[in-house]
Amino acid sequence: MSRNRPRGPPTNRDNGIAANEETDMWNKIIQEVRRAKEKNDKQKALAEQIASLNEKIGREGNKPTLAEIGQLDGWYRQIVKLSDEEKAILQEDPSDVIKNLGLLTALRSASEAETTASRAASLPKSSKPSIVARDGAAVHAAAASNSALSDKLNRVKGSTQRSSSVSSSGHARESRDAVSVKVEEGAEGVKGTVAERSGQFVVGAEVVYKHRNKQGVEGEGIQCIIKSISGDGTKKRYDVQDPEPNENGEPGAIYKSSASYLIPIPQIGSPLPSFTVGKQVLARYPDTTTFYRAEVKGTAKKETYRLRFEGEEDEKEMDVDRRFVLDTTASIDPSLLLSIVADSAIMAGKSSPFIAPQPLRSSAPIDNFGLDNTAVDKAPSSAAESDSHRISDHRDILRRTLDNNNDTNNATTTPALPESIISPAFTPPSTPGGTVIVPEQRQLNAQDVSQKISHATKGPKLLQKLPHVECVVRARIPTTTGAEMFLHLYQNDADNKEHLAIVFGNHIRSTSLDRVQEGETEMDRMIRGAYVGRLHPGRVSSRLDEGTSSPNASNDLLGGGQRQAPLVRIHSECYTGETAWSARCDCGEQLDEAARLMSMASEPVPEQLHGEDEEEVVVVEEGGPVSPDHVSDDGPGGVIIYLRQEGRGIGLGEKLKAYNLQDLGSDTVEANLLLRHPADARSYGLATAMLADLGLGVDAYPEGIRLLTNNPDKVRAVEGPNREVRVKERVAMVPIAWRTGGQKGIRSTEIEGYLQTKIGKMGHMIR
Ligand SMILES: Nc1nc2c(ncn2[C@@H]2O[C@H](COP(=O)(O)OP(=O)(O)OP(=O)(O)O)[C@@H](O)[C@H]2O)c(=O)[nH]1
Repeated sequence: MSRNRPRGPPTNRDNGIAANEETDMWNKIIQEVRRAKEKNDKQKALAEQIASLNEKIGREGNKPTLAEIGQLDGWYRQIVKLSDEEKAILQEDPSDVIKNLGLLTALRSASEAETTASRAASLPKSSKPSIVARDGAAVHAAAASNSALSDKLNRVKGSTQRSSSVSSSGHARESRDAVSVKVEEGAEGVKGTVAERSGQFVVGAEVVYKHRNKQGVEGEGIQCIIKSISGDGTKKRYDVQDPEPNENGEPGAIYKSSASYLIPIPQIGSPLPSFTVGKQVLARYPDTTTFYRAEVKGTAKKETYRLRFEGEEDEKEMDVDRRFVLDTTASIDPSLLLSIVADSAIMAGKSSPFIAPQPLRSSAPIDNFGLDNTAVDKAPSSAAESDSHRISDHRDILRRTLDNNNDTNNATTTPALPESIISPAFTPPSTPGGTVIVPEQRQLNAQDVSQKISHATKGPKLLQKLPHVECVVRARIPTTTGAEMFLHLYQNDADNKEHLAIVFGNHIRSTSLDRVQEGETEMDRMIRGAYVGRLHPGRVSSRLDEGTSSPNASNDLLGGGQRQAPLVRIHSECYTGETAWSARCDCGEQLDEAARLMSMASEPVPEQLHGEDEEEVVVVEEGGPVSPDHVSDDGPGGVIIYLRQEGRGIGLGEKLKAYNLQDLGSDTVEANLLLRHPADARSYGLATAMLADLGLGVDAYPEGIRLLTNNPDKVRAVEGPNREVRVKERVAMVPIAWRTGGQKGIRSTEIEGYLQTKIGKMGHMIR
């Protein structure tokens, strides 16, 4: 069916300049061929002379004279020289006839294809306006730009690639230095690239081949089929073919394209995206192979959308097969994205050094939860199956959460803690054999429970051995809040980063730091921080602080084990959240809050955050300065293990890329996966080793620590491969905004998504 849409003028690039340049090129080739022929003729003449001389010598008894030999030698030399010269004309720059003939062939092909395209563009839609190339590279229907031939020649000549090009008649052309029509490197669009990574661009797949230059062509792109794929990485190129024969009945044009110019068309039978009324889409105009922008007006039938195409004269609405209605903003099949997420999550799980998330009730004894029973043999029968459950569960949770948020009509600020997030509906029971903690009002049905068990008990992959760590220097840091801490800098044999331990209180000391080093003086020890008490001008002994009555405390780290268990936080570096004021995450707030809790006097800490009742949250003064009066040497102290694992281990640069992907619509997990990183690339063996060095391992401190975290992975992982550290209790870190109903703390739309993803996809328990 045709539409009467005004069209731009045909894109006829065959202007006079181009034609002249082609003619010039041809004339030059002819001249060079003539020169080559002259050389060749001379060789023939010499060959005849040689032949006649040889005959004469034969007639005279095959005894050539010295003069005859010399003559032959000279002629042969001339032939070799002429032959070299002929070869150079034919095969070498500047006259390289063979190459220039190839160039001319490619250009003629381009001209012909473009002429056809121009003709096609002037036809009504119903005449399959499909033979228009607008990507940078073209083979069969190359040269889709409007540039003059000279530009094209430059590009063609500038190419160093060899390739097998396709001639105008569609035959593959193989030759020495086969001409490659240079592929212009457009920026790899995220969408096409995403589809590419998701494996949608395979030979035979249907795609929309987007016009690069919309001038003079119809619509946004045309339907094509991927015929072949070449190159790798960003050099990957697709030969896509218009499935419709051209008006002469010849096979449809082939275009070379990068992923950025392709949009996948869902396969028959695959899940299709759903669009709401008003949504802008890209859709195939009925009875054509051209895709246009359109607006969804409704669902006519189950298998079609009712659309109004952009620019339609009488506001006519048309029914279009759902398969040919595509999202203008996302060119990836959502079901495929989920499957990549699932696959990658499995991959991430495999490479993870810790066990799968375990639900641990905050501020409750860890032993209640049967961590000791966690066993590899409890792993689900199918990791893929369990992950797929998890993905669908998470989608539900997120949907419910978003619904809740929508209800509050408060999209820009951090709302009060939504019910579905406080205690996620997907929270699985604890490790088999342990106590099942399911609040009554959120009881899961049996099927849910079995699903949760299966995905929550993926086998642990713990490190075989802890890395070796050594505290090389320590220094006292008075902080802006008035509290003091000791910053410990560690080296290790696993990486070359300087991981840190921020120690609050005087009782926690590093064994490796305190160890006496050969030949060191007291001054050396004080300079590297291996002293007790405080330094002051004139102090001479590292072991005895004249200002205090306490001798070396290194063997009495926790005051005889009578104190409350120290608080520990394993914190991953976050430049953006801790230094650059980012409201995308809660890392800065968590660091501050951990320091605040650890620098408080020895009151029981968990109750400052939570009542005895699991459901009750006690709001306390948040983030206020800790007065020096509150800094107590007698408190349990605490340690923040500060690991240089920027961006969950992927580094700052990659995290910034992930942020951009997030702004383009991915969540934090998807963004990591799209960048080919695991959802979480961290491990915690260094933290375990550092804690052991600080006297918080089971050997020195069997009572165990209290771990400030919402991440259940950390709880088990930090205990180490052989339970070198014991986590007695998990203390949750509830975002301040949630605790204060949005009065304090971080407020941003980004942090909402960040927290939802942590809960929904990473199994964090923010309570
Ligand atoms: N890749 C990536 N990393 C992020 C992002 N936002 C924050 N991070 C990093 O995440 C790390 C903090 O980890 P989280 O997952 O927030 O929390 P956690 O440490 O697992 O758990 P808690 O102990 O409960 O805080 C830091 O290294 C941050 O730099 C993001 O969008 N993408």
